[in-house]
Amino acid sequence: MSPLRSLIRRQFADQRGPFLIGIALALVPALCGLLLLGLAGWFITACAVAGAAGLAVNYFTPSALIRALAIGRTAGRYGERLMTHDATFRFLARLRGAVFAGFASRRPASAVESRSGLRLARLTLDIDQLDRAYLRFVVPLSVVCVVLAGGAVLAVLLAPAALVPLAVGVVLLTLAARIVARRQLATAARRMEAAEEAMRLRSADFVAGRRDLAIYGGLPAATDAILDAGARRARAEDPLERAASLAEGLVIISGQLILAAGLIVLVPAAAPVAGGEASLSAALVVGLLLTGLGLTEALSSLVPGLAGLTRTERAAARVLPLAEAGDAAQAERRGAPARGPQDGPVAGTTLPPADAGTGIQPALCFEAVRFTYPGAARPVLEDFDLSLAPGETVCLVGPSGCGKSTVLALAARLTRPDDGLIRLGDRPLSTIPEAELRRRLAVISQKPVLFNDTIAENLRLAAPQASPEALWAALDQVGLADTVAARPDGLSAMLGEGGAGLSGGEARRLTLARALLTRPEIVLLDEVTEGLDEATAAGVLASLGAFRSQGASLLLISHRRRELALADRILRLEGGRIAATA
Ligand SMILES: Nc1ncnc2c1ncn2[C@@H]1O[C@H](COP(=O)(O)OP(=O)(O)OP(=O)(O)O)[C@@H](O)[C@H]1O
Repeated sequence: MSPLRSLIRRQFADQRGPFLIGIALALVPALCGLLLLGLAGWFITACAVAGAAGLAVNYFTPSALIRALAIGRTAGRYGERLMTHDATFRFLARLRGAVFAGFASRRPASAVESRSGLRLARLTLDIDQLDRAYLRFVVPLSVVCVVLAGGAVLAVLLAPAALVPLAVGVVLLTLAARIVARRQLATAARRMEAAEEAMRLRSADFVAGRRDLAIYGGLPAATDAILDAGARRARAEDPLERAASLAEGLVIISGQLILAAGLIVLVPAAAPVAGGEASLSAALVVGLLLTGLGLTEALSSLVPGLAGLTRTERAAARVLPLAEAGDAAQAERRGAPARGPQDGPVAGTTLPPADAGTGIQPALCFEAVRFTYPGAARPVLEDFDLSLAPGETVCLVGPSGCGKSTVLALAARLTRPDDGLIRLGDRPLSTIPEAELRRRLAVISQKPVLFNDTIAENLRLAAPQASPEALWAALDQVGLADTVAARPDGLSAMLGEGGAGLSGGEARRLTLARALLTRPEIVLLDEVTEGLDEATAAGVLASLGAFRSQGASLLLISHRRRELALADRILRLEGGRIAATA
Protein backbone atom coordinates (compact mmCIF):
# COMPACT_ATOMS: atom_id res chain seq x y z
CA MET A 1 0.00 0.00 0.00
CA SER A 2 1.30 3.49 -0.83
CA PRO A 3 2.51 5.54 2.15
CA LEU A 4 -0.15 8.18 1.44
CA ARG A 5 -2.90 5.59 1.56
CA SER A 6 -1.49 4.10 4.78
CA LEU A 7 -1.38 7.56 6.31
CA ILE A 8 -5.00 8.29 5.37
CA ARG A 9 -6.04 4.89 6.75
CA ARG A 10 -4.19 5.58 9.98
CA GLN A 11 -5.92 8.94 10.38
CA PHE A 12 -9.27 7.36 9.58
CA ALA A 13 -8.71 4.63 12.16
CA ASP A 14 -7.60 7.21 14.74
CA GLN A 15 -10.32 9.80 14.16
CA ARG A 16 -13.13 7.89 12.45
CA GLY A 17 -16.05 10.13 13.56
CA PRO A 18 -14.41 13.56 13.10
CA PHE A 19 -12.85 12.34 9.83
CA LEU A 20 -16.25 11.58 8.29
CA ILE A 21 -18.10 14.50 9.91
CA GLY A 22 -15.38 16.85 8.57
CA ILE A 23 -16.03 15.63 5.03
CA ALA A 24 -19.79 15.89 5.49
CA LEU A 25 -19.43 19.44 6.82
CA ALA A 26 -17.14 20.37 3.92
CA LEU A 27 -19.97 19.42 1.57
CA VAL A 28 -22.27 21.97 3.16
CA PRO A 29 -20.44 25.16 2.03
CA ALA A 30 -19.61 23.62 -1.34
CA LEU A 31 -23.20 22.65 -2.10
CA CYS A 32 -24.58 25.87 -0.63
CA GLY A 33 -22.14 27.83 -2.83
CA LEU A 34 -23.22 25.97 -5.96
CA LEU A 35 -26.92 26.27 -5.22
CA LEU A 36 -26.47 29.92 -4.29
CA LEU A 37 -24.92 30.78 -7.64
CA GLY A 38 -27.38 28.65 -9.59
CA LEU A 39 -30.40 30.00 -7.74
CA ALA A 40 -29.19 33.59 -7.98
CA GLY A 41 -28.61 33.22 -11.73
CA TRP A 42 -32.00 31.64 -12.19
CA PHE A 43 -33.74 34.23 -10.03
CA ILE A 44 -32.19 37.31 -11.69
CA THR A 45 -32.91 35.97 -15.16
CA ALA A 46 -36.45 34.91 -14.25
CA CYS A 47 -37.11 38.41 -12.81
CA ALA A 48 -35.69 40.05 -15.95
CA VAL A 49 -37.80 37.84 -18.23
CA ALA A 50 -40.91 38.38 -16.11
CA GLY A 51 -40.25 42.18 -16.03
CA ALA A 52 -39.86 42.30 -19.80
CA ALA A 53 -43.10 40.35 -20.26
CA GLY A 54 -44.92 42.39 -17.62
CA LEU A 55 -45.66 39.30 -15.49
CA ALA A 56 -45.84 39.08 -11.70
CA VAL A 57 -43.11 37.02 -10.00
CA ASN A 58 -42.78 35.60 -6.47
CA TYR A 59 -39.47 36.93 -5.25
CA PHE A 60 -39.94 36.24 -1.55
CA THR A 61 -39.23 32.52 -1.61
CA PRO A 62 -36.12 32.64 -3.85
CA SER A 63 -34.61 35.60 -1.99
CA ALA A 64 -35.23 33.90 1.35
CA LEU A 65 -33.63 30.75 -0.02
CA ILE A 66 -30.65 32.76 -1.29
CA ARG A 67 -30.18 34.29 2.14
CA ALA A 68 -30.49 30.90 3.83
CA LEU A 69 -27.89 29.44 1.44
CA ALA A 70 -25.49 32.32 2.11
CA ILE A 71 -25.80 31.80 5.85
CA GLY A 72 -25.51 28.02 5.39
CA ARG A 73 -22.35 28.52 3.35
CA THR A 74 -20.67 30.66 6.04
CA ALA A 75 -21.77 28.46 8.93
CA GLY A 76 -20.80 25.31 7.02
CA ARG A 77 -17.35 26.66 6.26
CA TYR A 78 -16.81 27.60 9.91
CA GLY A 79 -17.96 24.17 11.12
CA GLU A 80 -15.92 22.39 8.50
CA ARG A 81 -12.71 24.26 9.38
CA LEU A 82 -13.28 23.62 13.06
CA MET A 83 -13.91 19.90 12.63
CA THR A 84 -11.35 19.04 9.96
CA HIS A 85 -8.52 21.00 11.59
CA ASP A 86 -9.34 19.66 15.03
CA ALA A 87 -9.37 16.09 13.69
CA THR A 88 -6.07 16.65 11.89
CA PHE A 89 -4.27 18.31 14.79
CA ARG A 90 -5.42 15.62 17.21
CA PHE A 91 -4.24 12.94 14.83
CA LEU A 92 -0.89 14.68 14.29
CA ALA A 93 -0.42 15.13 18.04
CA ARG A 94 -0.81 11.36 18.51
CA LEU A 95 1.32 10.63 15.49
CA ARG A 96 4.09 12.86 16.87
CA GLY A 97 4.01 10.84 20.11
CA ALA A 98 4.33 7.58 18.19
CA VAL A 99 7.05 8.96 15.92
CA PHE A 100 9.16 10.24 18.78
CA ALA A 101 8.69 6.96 20.66
CA GLY A 102 9.88 5.22 17.49
CA PHE A 103 12.79 7.63 17.16
CA ALA A 104 13.77 6.97 20.76
CA SER A 105 13.49 3.20 20.37
CA ARG A 106 15.79 3.00 17.34
CA ARG A 107 19.15 1.33 17.78
CA PRO A 108 21.26 4.28 18.93
CA ALA A 109 24.37 2.45 17.84
CA SER A 110 23.31 2.13 14.21
CA ALA A 111 26.08 2.85 11.74
CA VAL A 112 26.96 6.27 10.41
CA GLU A 113 23.64 8.06 10.37
CA SER A 114 22.79 11.65 9.62
CA ARG A 115 23.07 13.96 12.61
CA SER A 116 20.24 13.46 15.03
CA GLY A 117 19.42 17.19 15.31
CA LEU A 118 19.00 17.42 11.56
CA ARG A 119 17.00 14.20 11.48
CA LEU A 120 14.73 15.64 14.12
CA ALA A 121 14.31 18.84 12.08
CA ARG A 122 13.46 16.74 9.01
CA LEU A 123 10.93 14.72 11.01
CA THR A 124 9.29 17.84 12.38
CA LEU A 125 8.95 19.26 8.86
CA ASP A 126 7.67 15.91 7.61
CA ILE A 127 4.96 15.68 10.25
CA ASP A 128 3.87 19.24 9.50
CA GLN A 129 3.63 18.30 5.83
CA LEU A 130 1.27 15.43 6.67
CA ASP A 131 -1.64 17.71 7.58
CA ARG A 132 -2.09 18.16 3.84
CA ALA A 133 -3.14 14.56 3.24
CA TYR A 134 -6.56 15.00 4.84
CA LEU A 135 -7.07 18.77 4.76
CA ARG A 136 -5.82 19.49 1.27
CA PHE A 137 -6.38 16.19 -0.45
CA VAL A 138 -9.02 13.91 1.08
CA VAL A 139 -11.53 16.63 1.98
CA PRO A 140 -11.43 18.61 -1.33
CA LEU A 141 -11.33 15.40 -3.38
CA SER A 142 -14.38 14.02 -1.55
CA VAL A 143 -16.20 17.33 -2.11
CA VAL A 144 -15.29 17.40 -5.81
CA CYS A 145 -16.41 13.78 -6.27
CA VAL A 146 -19.77 14.41 -4.55
CA VAL A 147 -20.28 17.69 -6.43
CA LEU A 148 -19.47 16.09 -9.77
CA ALA A 149 -21.76 13.16 -8.98
CA GLY A 150 -24.50 15.62 -7.94
CA GLY A 151 -23.87 17.63 -11.11
CA ALA A 152 -24.22 14.46 -13.17
CA VAL A 153 -27.53 13.58 -11.48
CA LEU A 154 -28.84 17.12 -12.06
CA ALA A 155 -27.70 17.00 -15.66
CA VAL A 156 -29.48 13.69 -16.22
CA LEU A 157 -32.67 15.07 -14.68
CA LEU A 158 -32.63 18.49 -16.31
CA ALA A 159 -30.46 18.40 -19.43
CA PRO A 160 -28.61 15.16 -20.29
CA ALA A 161 -26.52 17.09 -22.83
CA ALA A 162 -24.71 18.77 -19.90
CA LEU A 163 -23.13 15.38 -19.14
CA VAL A 164 -20.70 16.01 -22.00
CA PRO A 165 -18.90 19.00 -20.42
CA LEU A 166 -18.91 17.25 -17.07
CA ALA A 167 -17.19 14.24 -18.61
CA VAL A 168 -14.59 16.54 -20.22
CA GLY A 169 -13.93 18.10 -16.83
CA VAL A 170 -13.47 14.70 -15.17
CA VAL A 171 -11.02 13.58 -17.88
CA LEU A 172 -8.92 16.71 -17.42
CA LEU A 173 -8.93 16.33 -13.66
CA THR A 174 -7.72 12.75 -13.94
CA LEU A 175 -4.99 13.97 -16.25
CA ALA A 176 -3.96 16.63 -13.70
CA ALA A 177 -3.77 13.97 -10.95
CA ARG A 178 -1.64 11.74 -13.19
CA ILE A 179 0.76 14.57 -13.94
CA VAL A 180 1.50 15.29 -10.29
CA ALA A 181 1.78 11.58 -9.45
CA ARG A 182 4.48 10.93 -12.11
CA ARG A 183 7.39 8.87 -10.88
CA GLN A 184 10.01 11.34 -12.11
CA LEU A 185 8.63 13.87 -9.66
CA ALA A 186 9.49 11.56 -6.77
CA THR A 187 13.11 11.70 -7.96
CA ALA A 188 12.96 15.51 -8.15
CA ALA A 189 11.45 15.63 -4.65
CA ARG A 190 14.21 13.35 -3.35
CA ARG A 191 16.86 15.59 -4.89
CA MET A 192 15.23 18.67 -3.45
CA GLU A 193 15.12 17.17 0.04
CA ALA A 194 18.75 16.08 -0.23
CA ALA A 195 19.72 19.62 -1.27
CA GLU A 196 17.68 21.11 1.59
CA GLU A 197 19.36 18.77 4.05
CA ALA A 198 22.77 19.68 2.66
CA MET A 199 21.91 23.37 3.03
CA ARG A 200 20.91 22.91 6.66
CA LEU A 201 23.94 20.74 7.42
CA ARG A 202 26.41 23.11 5.76
CA SER A 203 24.82 26.14 7.38
CA ALA A 204 24.94 24.51 10.82
CA ASP A 205 28.60 23.56 10.27
CA PHE A 206 29.33 27.07 9.04
CA VAL A 207 27.87 28.69 12.16
CA ALA A 208 29.41 26.19 14.60
CA GLY A 209 32.83 26.07 12.97
CA ARG A 210 33.26 29.57 11.56
CA ARG A 211 36.31 30.24 13.77
CA ASP A 212 38.18 27.16 12.54
CA LEU A 213 37.02 27.83 8.99
CA ALA A 214 38.41 31.37 9.22
CA ILE A 215 41.72 30.15 10.72
CA TYR A 216 42.27 27.57 7.98
CA GLY A 217 40.95 29.77 5.17
CA GLY A 218 37.92 27.54 4.62
CA LEU A 219 35.26 30.29 4.65
CA PRO A 220 35.01 30.75 0.84
CA ALA A 221 34.70 26.99 0.23
CA ALA A 222 32.10 26.66 3.01
CA THR A 223 30.11 29.57 1.55
CA ASP A 224 30.30 28.02 -1.93
CA ALA A 225 29.05 24.71 -0.54
CA ILE A 226 25.95 26.41 0.91
CA LEU A 227 25.31 28.31 -2.33
CA ASP A 228 25.81 25.15 -4.34
CA ALA A 229 23.25 23.29 -2.22
CA GLY A 230 20.85 26.23 -2.73
CA ALA A 231 21.32 26.05 -6.50
CA ARG A 232 20.74 22.28 -6.48
CA ARG A 233 17.54 22.83 -4.52
CA ALA A 234 16.30 25.37 -7.06
CA ARG A 235 17.11 23.01 -9.96
CA ALA A 236 15.32 20.11 -8.28
CA GLU A 237 12.31 22.28 -7.46
CA ASP A 238 11.85 23.29 -11.08
CA PRO A 239 10.12 20.10 -12.38
CA LEU A 240 7.95 19.97 -9.26
CA GLU A 241 6.77 23.54 -9.73
CA ARG A 242 6.21 22.97 -13.43
CA ALA A 243 4.10 19.88 -12.79
CA ALA A 244 2.13 21.70 -10.09
CA SER A 245 1.51 24.64 -12.44
CA LEU A 246 0.49 22.30 -15.26
CA ALA A 247 -1.94 20.50 -12.95
CA GLU A 248 -3.32 23.83 -11.75
CA GLY A 249 -3.72 24.96 -15.36
CA LEU A 250 -5.57 21.76 -16.22
CA VAL A 251 -7.88 22.15 -13.26
CA ILE A 252 -8.68 25.72 -14.29
CA ILE A 253 -9.12 24.73 -17.93
CA SER A 254 -11.38 21.86 -16.93
CA GLY A 255 -13.58 24.35 -15.05
CA GLN A 256 -13.65 26.70 -18.01
CA LEU A 257 -14.34 23.86 -20.43
CA ILE A 258 -17.29 22.78 -18.35
CA LEU A 259 -18.59 26.33 -18.64
CA ALA A 260 -17.83 26.65 -22.35
CA ALA A 261 -19.31 23.26 -23.16
CA GLY A 262 -22.27 24.17 -20.97
CA LEU A 263 -22.80 27.28 -23.04
CA ILE A 264 -22.67 25.32 -26.26
CA VAL A 265 -25.08 22.70 -25.02
CA LEU A 266 -27.45 24.78 -22.94
CA VAL A 267 -27.85 28.06 -24.84
CA PRO A 268 -29.39 26.45 -27.95
CA ALA A 269 -31.68 24.53 -25.61
CA ALA A 270 -32.97 27.87 -24.37
CA ALA A 271 -33.79 29.06 -27.89
CA PRO A 272 -37.46 28.50 -28.86
CA VAL A 273 -37.83 25.83 -31.48
CA ALA A 274 -39.90 26.65 -34.56
CA GLY A 275 -43.54 26.82 -33.62
CA GLY A 276 -43.03 25.84 -29.98
CA GLU A 277 -41.47 26.49 -26.60
CA ALA A 278 -37.75 26.34 -25.79
CA SER A 279 -36.79 23.01 -24.18
CA LEU A 280 -35.13 24.88 -21.26
CA SER A 281 -36.13 28.24 -19.88
CA ALA A 282 -33.54 31.05 -20.13
CA ALA A 283 -33.58 31.32 -16.34
CA LEU A 284 -32.74 27.65 -15.91
CA VAL A 285 -29.90 27.90 -18.43
CA VAL A 286 -28.35 30.86 -16.62
CA GLY A 287 -28.80 29.03 -13.33
CA LEU A 288 -27.04 25.93 -14.66
CA LEU A 289 -24.21 27.96 -16.14
CA LEU A 290 -23.59 29.78 -12.90
CA THR A 291 -23.65 26.44 -11.07
CA GLY A 292 -20.90 25.36 -13.48
CA LEU A 293 -19.00 28.51 -12.55
CA GLY A 294 -19.31 27.51 -8.90
CA LEU A 295 -17.94 24.11 -9.81
CA THR A 296 -14.65 25.72 -10.85
CA GLU A 297 -14.32 27.09 -7.31
CA ALA A 298 -14.73 23.58 -5.86
CA LEU A 299 -12.22 22.25 -8.37
CA SER A 300 -9.61 24.90 -7.57
CA SER A 301 -9.63 23.78 -3.92
CA LEU A 302 -7.92 20.61 -5.18
CA VAL A 303 -4.91 22.50 -6.51
CA PRO A 304 -2.80 22.93 -3.32
CA GLY A 305 -3.28 19.26 -2.38
CA LEU A 306 -2.29 18.05 -5.83
CA ALA A 307 0.73 20.36 -5.96
CA GLY A 308 2.11 19.02 -2.65
CA LEU A 309 1.21 15.37 -3.28
CA THR A 310 4.73 14.09 -4.01
CA ARG A 311 6.22 15.73 -0.93
CA THR A 312 3.37 14.54 1.28
CA GLU A 313 3.87 11.02 -0.02
CA ARG A 314 7.60 11.12 0.68
CA ALA A 315 7.07 12.58 4.15
CA ALA A 316 4.58 9.79 4.90
CA ALA A 317 7.10 7.19 3.69
CA ARG A 318 9.63 8.46 6.25
CA VAL A 319 7.27 9.07 9.14
CA LEU A 320 5.10 5.95 9.08
CA PRO A 321 7.82 3.31 9.73
CA LEU A 322 8.93 5.33 12.75
CA ALA A 323 5.35 5.67 13.97
CA GLU A 324 4.93 1.90 13.63
CA ALA A 325 8.17 1.33 15.56
CA GLY A 326 6.81 3.78 18.15
CA ASP A 327 3.55 1.84 18.41
CA ALA A 328 5.58 -1.32 19.08
CA ALA A 329 7.79 0.48 21.62
CA GLN A 330 4.76 1.90 23.41
CA ALA A 331 3.16 -1.55 23.51
CA GLU A 332 6.43 -2.91 24.91
CA ARG A 333 6.54 -0.19 27.55
CA ARG A 334 3.07 -1.23 28.63
CA GLY A 335 4.56 -4.64 29.36
CA ALA A 336 4.18 -6.59 26.12
CA PRO A 337 7.70 -6.71 24.68
CA ALA A 338 7.93 -6.74 20.88
CA ARG A 339 9.79 -9.96 20.11
CA GLY A 340 12.53 -10.49 17.60
CA PRO A 341 14.25 -13.60 16.29
CA GLN A 342 17.04 -13.41 18.87
CA ASP A 343 14.87 -12.65 21.80
CA GLY A 344 15.15 -16.03 23.45
CA PRO A 345 12.41 -17.37 25.70
CA VAL A 346 9.09 -15.58 26.22
CA ALA A 347 8.37 -12.96 28.88
CA GLY A 348 8.06 -14.29 32.39
CA THR A 349 10.39 -17.17 31.63
CA THR A 350 12.92 -17.87 34.35
CA LEU A 351 16.14 -19.65 33.53
CA PRO A 352 18.27 -22.02 35.60
CA PRO A 353 21.30 -20.40 37.32
CA ALA A 354 23.96 -19.53 34.76
CA ASP A 355 26.64 -20.79 37.11
CA ALA A 356 25.54 -24.39 37.50
CA GLY A 357 28.60 -25.10 39.69
CA THR A 358 27.77 -22.71 42.54
CA GLY A 359 24.05 -22.44 41.89
CA ILE A 360 24.36 -18.66 42.32
CA GLN A 361 22.30 -16.66 39.91
CA PRO A 362 24.46 -13.86 38.42
CA ALA A 363 22.99 -10.35 38.45
CA LEU A 364 23.93 -9.91 34.78
CA CYS A 365 25.15 -12.52 32.39
CA PHE A 366 26.21 -12.65 28.71
CA GLU A 367 26.19 -16.09 27.10
CA ALA A 368 27.83 -16.66 23.69
CA VAL A 369 26.81 -13.19 22.51
CA ARG A 370 27.60 -12.03 19.00
CA PHE A 371 27.13 -8.45 17.83
CA THR A 372 28.00 -6.77 14.53
CA TYR A 373 27.38 -3.11 13.70
CA PRO A 374 25.26 -2.68 10.58
CA GLY A 375 27.55 -2.50 7.55
CA ALA A 376 30.63 -3.66 9.52
CA ALA A 377 32.70 -6.49 8.02
CA ARG A 378 33.37 -8.29 11.31
CA PRO A 379 31.51 -8.71 14.59
CA VAL A 380 32.69 -6.56 17.52
CA LEU A 381 31.75 -9.31 19.95
CA GLU A 382 31.87 -12.99 19.12
CA ASP A 383 31.09 -15.84 21.49
CA PHE A 384 31.26 -13.29 24.30
CA ASP A 385 30.63 -14.50 27.88
CA LEU A 386 30.53 -12.34 30.98
CA SER A 387 29.02 -12.88 34.39
CA LEU A 388 28.50 -10.27 37.10
CA ALA A 389 27.66 -11.64 40.55
CA PRO A 390 25.24 -9.82 42.90
CA GLY A 391 27.09 -7.02 44.70
CA GLU A 392 30.23 -7.54 42.63
CA THR A 393 32.24 -4.75 40.98
CA VAL A 394 33.83 -5.70 37.68
CA CYS A 395 36.08 -3.48 35.62
CA LEU A 396 36.23 -4.05 31.86
CA VAL A 397 39.45 -2.97 30.19
CA GLY A 398 40.88 -3.36 26.70
CA PRO A 399 42.37 -1.46 23.79
CA SER A 400 40.44 1.42 22.23
CA GLY A 401 37.74 0.17 19.84
CA CYS A 402 37.66 -3.39 21.26
CA GLY A 403 33.94 -3.13 22.10
CA LYS A 404 33.74 -2.09 25.76
CA SER A 405 31.02 0.53 25.21
CA THR A 406 29.20 -1.95 23.00
CA VAL A 407 29.03 -4.38 25.94
CA LEU A 408 27.42 -1.64 28.05
CA ALA A 409 24.99 -0.73 25.24
CA LEU A 410 23.93 -4.38 24.99
CA ALA A 411 23.59 -4.74 28.76
CA ALA A 412 21.44 -1.59 28.85
CA ARG A 413 19.35 -2.95 25.93
CA LEU A 414 20.16 0.12 23.90
CA THR A 415 20.86 -2.37 21.16
CA ARG A 416 20.21 -6.09 20.75
CA PRO A 417 22.61 -8.95 20.11
CA ASP A 418 22.66 -10.80 16.80
CA ASP A 419 23.00 -14.07 18.64
CA GLY A 420 23.41 -15.46 22.15
CA LEU A 421 21.56 -14.59 25.35
CA ILE A 422 21.83 -11.77 27.85
CA ARG A 423 20.04 -12.19 31.13
CA LEU A 424 19.25 -10.10 34.11
CA GLY A 425 19.04 -12.42 37.10
CA ASP A 426 16.98 -15.40 36.08
CA ARG A 427 15.22 -13.71 33.15
CA PRO A 428 16.26 -12.99 29.57
CA LEU A 429 16.97 -9.28 29.23
CA SER A 430 14.75 -9.02 26.16
CA THR A 431 11.65 -10.12 28.09
CA ILE A 432 11.88 -7.53 30.84
CA PRO A 433 9.36 -4.68 30.45
CA GLU A 434 11.00 -1.34 29.71
CA ALA A 435 9.88 0.40 32.92
CA GLU A 436 11.14 -2.49 35.09
CA LEU A 437 14.45 -2.62 33.24
CA ARG A 438 15.12 1.10 33.68
CA ARG A 439 14.31 0.82 37.37
CA ARG A 440 16.62 -2.16 37.91
CA LEU A 441 19.52 -0.98 35.79
CA ALA A 442 21.25 2.41 35.67
CA VAL A 443 23.65 3.67 33.03
CA ILE A 444 26.09 6.46 33.77
CA SER A 445 28.12 7.70 30.87
CA GLN A 446 31.13 9.99 30.69
CA LYS A 447 28.91 12.73 29.21
CA PRO A 448 25.89 12.71 31.52
CA VAL A 449 22.91 14.70 30.30
CA LEU A 450 21.43 17.31 32.59
CA PHE A 451 18.53 19.47 31.52
CA ASN A 452 17.84 23.17 31.65
CA ASP A 453 15.58 22.70 34.69
CA THR A 454 15.74 22.73 38.48
CA ILE A 455 18.05 20.39 40.39
CA ALA A 456 14.97 18.63 41.79
CA GLU A 457 13.47 18.00 38.36
CA ASN A 458 16.81 16.76 37.03
CA LEU A 459 16.87 14.24 39.87
CA ARG A 460 13.21 13.29 39.45
CA LEU A 461 13.85 12.20 35.89
CA ALA A 462 14.65 8.80 37.39
CA ALA A 463 11.98 8.80 40.11
CA PRO A 464 9.17 11.26 39.35
CA GLN A 465 7.45 10.62 42.69
CA ALA A 466 10.56 11.06 44.85
CA SER A 467 9.96 13.25 47.92
CA PRO A 468 12.28 16.20 48.75
CA GLU A 469 13.64 14.10 51.65
CA ALA A 470 14.56 11.29 49.24
CA LEU A 471 16.26 13.82 46.94
CA TRP A 472 18.30 15.25 49.82
CA ALA A 473 19.25 11.75 50.98
CA ALA A 474 20.50 10.85 47.48
CA LEU A 475 22.46 14.12 47.29
CA ASP A 476 23.92 13.39 50.69
CA GLN A 477 25.08 9.92 49.59
CA VAL A 478 27.10 11.43 46.74
CA GLY A 479 28.44 14.29 48.90
CA LEU A 480 26.50 17.00 47.12
CA ALA A 481 23.93 17.95 49.76
CA ASP A 482 26.02 20.80 51.21
CA THR A 483 26.74 22.27 47.77
CA VAL A 484 23.03 22.30 46.88
CA ALA A 485 21.98 23.54 50.32
CA ALA A 486 24.39 26.46 49.92
CA ARG A 487 22.42 27.73 46.91
CA PRO A 488 19.67 30.22 47.76
CA ASP A 489 17.05 28.17 45.92
CA GLY A 490 18.35 24.78 47.10
CA LEU A 491 16.64 21.99 45.17
CA SER A 492 14.74 24.58 43.13
CA ALA A 493 17.95 26.14 41.78
CA MET A 494 17.88 26.20 38.01
CA LEU A 495 20.60 24.54 35.96
CA GLY A 496 21.63 25.93 32.60
CA GLU A 497 21.63 23.97 29.36
CA GLY A 498 23.63 20.72 29.73
CA GLY A 499 23.89 21.29 33.49
CA ALA A 500 25.68 24.65 33.21
CA GLY A 501 26.14 26.09 36.69
CA LEU A 502 27.71 22.91 38.10
CA SER A 503 31.34 21.85 37.87
CA GLY A 504 32.21 18.71 35.91
CA GLY A 505 32.54 16.65 39.09
CA GLU A 506 29.32 18.05 40.60
CA ALA A 507 27.43 17.30 37.38
CA ARG A 508 28.61 13.70 37.45
CA ARG A 509 27.75 13.31 41.11
CA LEU A 510 24.29 14.72 40.43
CA THR A 511 23.74 12.01 37.80
CA LEU A 512 24.93 9.42 40.33
CA ALA A 513 22.41 10.77 42.85
CA ARG A 514 19.75 10.54 40.14
CA ALA A 515 20.62 6.89 39.53
CA LEU A 516 20.65 6.15 43.29
CA LEU A 517 17.01 7.19 43.57
CA THR A 518 15.86 4.09 41.68
CA ARG A 519 17.99 1.77 43.90
CA PRO A 520 19.30 -0.08 40.83
CA GLU A 521 20.52 -3.68 41.06
CA ILE A 522 23.06 -3.07 38.31
CA VAL A 523 24.99 0.07 37.49
CA LEU A 524 26.84 0.39 34.20
CA LEU A 525 29.52 3.08 34.25
CA ASP A 526 31.37 4.24 31.15
CA GLU A 527 34.58 6.11 32.07
CA VAL A 528 32.79 8.24 34.65
CA THR A 529 35.90 10.04 35.82
CA GLU A 530 37.15 10.89 32.33
CA GLY A 531 38.36 14.49 32.11
CA LEU A 532 38.25 15.10 35.90
CA ASP A 533 41.25 16.05 38.00
CA GLU A 534 42.49 13.58 40.64
CA ALA A 535 40.68 15.12 43.62
CA THR A 536 37.35 15.49 41.79
CA ALA A 537 37.63 11.98 40.33
CA ALA A 538 38.28 10.58 43.81
CA GLY A 539 35.11 12.32 45.04
CA VAL A 540 33.06 10.80 42.22
CA LEU A 541 34.48 7.32 42.86
CA ALA A 542 33.79 7.64 46.56
CA SER A 543 30.14 8.26 45.63
CA LEU A 544 30.03 4.84 43.98
CA GLY A 545 30.21 3.35 47.47
CA ALA A 546 26.57 4.41 47.87
CA PHE A 547 25.53 1.94 45.15
CA ARG A 548 27.62 -0.80 46.69
CA SER A 549 26.05 -0.22 50.08
CA GLN A 550 22.65 -0.65 48.36
CA GLY A 551 23.91 -4.09 47.22
CA ALA A 552 24.20 -3.15 43.53
CA SER A 553 26.55 -4.84 41.07
CA LEU A 554 28.81 -2.44 39.17
CA LEU A 555 30.21 -2.94 35.67
CA LEU A 556 32.82 -0.28 34.99
CA ILE A 557 34.77 0.64 31.91
CA SER A 558 38.00 2.37 32.66
CA HIS A 559 41.74 2.40 32.05
CA ARG A 560 42.50 4.34 35.21
CA ARG A 561 44.36 2.85 38.08
CA ARG A 562 42.01 4.48 40.60
CA GLU A 563 38.96 2.73 39.10
CA LEU A 564 40.80 -0.58 38.78
CA ALA A 565 41.53 -0.45 42.49
CA LEU A 566 37.78 -0.49 43.20
CA ALA A 567 37.14 -3.68 41.23
CA ASP A 568 36.69 -7.18 42.63
CA ARG A 569 37.66 -8.52 39.20
CA ILE A 570 39.27 -6.97 36.13
CA LEU A 571 38.33 -8.44 32.76
CA ARG A 572 40.34 -7.77 29.62
CA LEU A 573 38.34 -7.64 26.38
CA GLU A 574 40.23 -8.42 23.22
CA GLY A 575 39.27 -9.91 19.83
CA GLY A 576 35.59 -9.84 20.70
CA ARG A 577 35.77 -11.89 23.91
CA ILE A 578 37.25 -11.90 27.42
CA ALA A 579 40.94 -12.63 27.00
CA ALA A 580 42.12 -12.45 30.59
CA THR A 581 40.82 -12.08 34.15
CA ALA A 582 42.69 -10.55 37.06
N1 LIG B 1 27.55 3.22 15.58
C1 LIG B 1 28.55 2.49 15.11
N2 LIG B 1 28.53 2.01 13.85
C2 LIG B 1 29.54 1.26 13.36
N3 LIG B 1 30.61 0.91 14.06
C3 LIG B 1 30.70 1.35 15.33
C4 LIG B 1 29.68 2.15 15.93
N4 LIG B 1 30.03 2.43 17.20
C5 LIG B 1 31.22 1.82 17.39
N5 LIG B 1 31.62 1.18 16.29
C6 LIG B 1 32.84 0.39 16.12
O1 LIG B 1 32.76 -0.74 16.96
C7 LIG B 1 33.98 -0.96 17.60
C8 LIG B 1 33.78 -0.99 19.11
O2 LIG B 1 33.37 0.28 19.55
P1 LIG B 1 33.24 0.63 21.09
O3 LIG B 1 32.80 2.06 21.19
O4 LIG B 1 32.40 -0.39 21.74
O5 LIG B 1 34.75 0.49 21.57
P2 LIG B 1 35.42 0.87 22.95
O6 LIG B 1 36.20 -0.31 23.34
O7 LIG B 1 34.40 1.37 23.91
O8 LIG B 1 36.37 2.05 22.48
P3 LIG B 1 37.00 3.27 23.37
O9 LIG B 1 37.80 2.67 24.47
O10 LIG B 1 37.85 3.99 22.38
O11 LIG B 1 35.83 4.07 23.84
C9 LIG B 1 34.92 0.14 17.14
O12 LIG B 1 35.76 -0.41 16.13
C10 LIG B 1 34.04 1.19 16.56
O13 LIG B 1 34.65 1.83 15.46
